Amino acid sequence: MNDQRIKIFDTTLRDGEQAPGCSMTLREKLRLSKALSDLRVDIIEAGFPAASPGDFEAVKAIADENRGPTICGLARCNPEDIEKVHAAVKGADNHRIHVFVATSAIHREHKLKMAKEEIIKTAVGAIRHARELCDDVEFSPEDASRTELAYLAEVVSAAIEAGATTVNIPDTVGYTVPAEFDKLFRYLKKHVARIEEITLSVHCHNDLGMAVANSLAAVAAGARQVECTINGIGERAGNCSLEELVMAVRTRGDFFDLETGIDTTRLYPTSRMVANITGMQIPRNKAIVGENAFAHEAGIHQHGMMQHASTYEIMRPEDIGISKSNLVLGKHSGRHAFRERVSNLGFMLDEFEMNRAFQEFKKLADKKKDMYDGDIEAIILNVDSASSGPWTLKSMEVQSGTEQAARASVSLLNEESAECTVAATAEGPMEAAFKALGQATGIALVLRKFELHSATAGDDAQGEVTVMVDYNGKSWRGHGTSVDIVEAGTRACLEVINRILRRRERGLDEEAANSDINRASI
Ligand SMILES: CC(=O)SCCNC(=O)CCNC(=O)[C@H](O)C(C)(C)COP(=O)(O)OP(=O)(O)OC[C@H]1O[C@@H](n2cnc3c(N)ncnc32)[C@H](O)[C@@H]1OP(=O)(O)O
Ligand SMILES: CC(C)C(=O)C(=O)O
Ligand SMILES: [Mg+2]
Repeated sequence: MNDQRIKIFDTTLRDGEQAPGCSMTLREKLRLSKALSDLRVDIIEAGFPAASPGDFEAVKAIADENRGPTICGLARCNPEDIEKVHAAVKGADNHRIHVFVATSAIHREHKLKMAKEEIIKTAVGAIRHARELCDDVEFSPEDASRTELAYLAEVVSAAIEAGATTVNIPDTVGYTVPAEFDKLFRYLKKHVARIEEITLSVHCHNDLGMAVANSLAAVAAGARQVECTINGIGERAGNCSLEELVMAVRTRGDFFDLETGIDTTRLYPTSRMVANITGMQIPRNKAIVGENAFAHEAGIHQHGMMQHASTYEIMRPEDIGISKSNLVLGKHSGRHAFRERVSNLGFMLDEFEMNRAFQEFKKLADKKKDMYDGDIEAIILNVDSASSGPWTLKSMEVQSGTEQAARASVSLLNEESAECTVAATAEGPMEAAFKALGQATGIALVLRKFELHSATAGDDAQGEVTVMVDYNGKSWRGHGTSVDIVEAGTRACLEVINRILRRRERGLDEEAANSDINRASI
């Protein structure tokens, strides 16, 4: 491997899983390990086999699938843990045993109650034992960043002498800062004999929000393996985020002059998978993979973006696996973006109509947080978006239970106030309601995505449902609100049906797809 290549050591399945609320089942771990292989990480730390029989089984199953990356397991410095790791990972062609022991004064005195010499002896014994079982052995002096520098160098030298092939320097409690970490790595490189014979690694936590910055400082000072997790999940505030680290190295290639082997187009789908499995939602403003990372609402930015994306984006969304940037219309948007959206929706307005529509749009945007294509269409067509027909929902009834198919009966009123009631059955109540709507209106939508947000708090909270549906090969997004989520979903679908029918009535291209639907799915 050339000296410019950084190995990506993914520990989502070990350190990531250690975070409260992030436990994964064996099936989930297997699914994720496949995604990590597709992402082309170099090493997967699959778990801590001594933690539980389930963790042992998961590490073994991942190793036995043997998909390409090196499979690693973590062990304390004792023979039982080490042998368990070996038994779990040995099925993989490339496998690694990772042993650790804390070295800082705080951990030595308060946790382990061991003297400095005892720690070195324990580490050396464990590394030698692991090397008898495996050629690839990593050693981590836990809490390295709070360890006395000279003593840390002594520990690292002893680890190399004992046979460690990778030495990892953890900032276990996210305490260090970039300039200090840079010094630490340069100190080790200067004072540890034979350090150039091993891979020097870094493992940072995010307690002060500097995990990525500290990892990059270590890389700039000579580390060639970075330990990180998808979405930065991990103990407390998390670990160094894999997607941020990888994209920083790639985007600032001019500065770092380094590379990783990651297929960056798999970053977004893998991030979604981790959020989905763990239930740890990604904040909207999260770097690289957050919903706003490639979204622009401000008119000046949108105007710049429409002429050249590089004005306000330093990465291409396609390189991360996101289909395209998102120009979100809102109260900060300007005429350029509005005109483009109107045209994408298939409308041709003269200057007078455009001015009227834009003024109406600004007035509505002042009152409404999210502006959707349905709102813009309603402004252009001069109708009230919430209640515009041709169909309105008069009432609905739903029956469902664990032992029976669900049944939904939907009563709609058309513009002449004639009533149409249709009932349908399906596995779930939502599906039954969609079926009934399709039969009543003649527009059968295919549901792709159903998102529920609580719009208000309390026992009578309003549920706001957003549906993404397909019709005639195009995608549409609709919204509905109610205290009953099935009713909210039905209203969301009816909104789309009404838009399709209104466009049809006015001879507009009903196939113009919603332009705000552009995210890649898993
Ligand atoms: C910074 C990190 O992320 S370190 C990794 C953290 N990960 C985990 O802890 C994985 C999940 N852990 C577990 O399932 C359990 O803690 C187990 C199975 C590993 C151990 O459980 P128990 O035997 O009940 O011990 P417990 O967790 O209460 O205490 C830790 C013990 O390990 C010892 N220990 C801690 N680190 C090390 C080490 N690196 N090498 C050897 N012993 C260690 C402690 O001194 C303590 O020993 P004691 O039982 O003799 O007092
Ligand atoms: C086990 C080590 C590498 C660790 O997770 C830490 O110190 O944070
Ligand atoms: Mg850690």
